[in-house]
Amino acid sequence: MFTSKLLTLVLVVQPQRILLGMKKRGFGVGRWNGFGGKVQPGETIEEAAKRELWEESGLTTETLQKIGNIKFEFVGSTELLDVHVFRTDVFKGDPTESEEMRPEWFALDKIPYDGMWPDDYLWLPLLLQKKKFQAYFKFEGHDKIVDYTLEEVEDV
Ligand SMILES: Nc1[nH]c(=O)nc2c1ncn2[C@H]1C[C@H](O)[C@@H](COP(=O)(O)OP(=O)(O)OP(=O)(O)O)O1
Repeated sequence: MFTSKLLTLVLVVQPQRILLGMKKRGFGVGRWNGFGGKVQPGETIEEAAKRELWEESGLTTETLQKIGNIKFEFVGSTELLDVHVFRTDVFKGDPTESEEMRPEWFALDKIPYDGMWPDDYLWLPLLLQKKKFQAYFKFEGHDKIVDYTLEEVEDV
């Protein structure tokens, strides 16, 4: 029996650049990623996404765009990660380092895919084109994708 854990992931995008955070601890440590984490009891997925964005990057936003859903399976684990991916182009504040993340802007033609989760180069280009998507990735360890599906959808 599989259980599933609800997580959020927010990508902050401007016309020529994207904000990523270097994960300083926990799951995905050492990788550039969007900002996000676990949905807590009593909050909606969108509330969790805004809270995590604030906690990890110091930015606030009112306008999150639902853009993707990714299910991750890890060989040997019965817990699926159900990651709800959002994009925002409108925010307030200045990116600020937190205990969990060190934010940095990257030009859109210099996204550090080699330092990110290996699935990101498959779906991030869709997010940048504002195309909605649904995906599933099966990982062996944290570096190898052994199976996946990715499709554009009308609605997530
Ligand atoms: N393959 C993958 N590709 C990706 O781009 N993001 C992923 C990913 N797998 C997980 N994530 C994201 C989802 C979420 O935003 C984050 C993991 O959540 P957390 O930061 O809450 O994990 P932690 O174990 O660090 O939690 P805490 O120690 O409780 O803060 O990584």
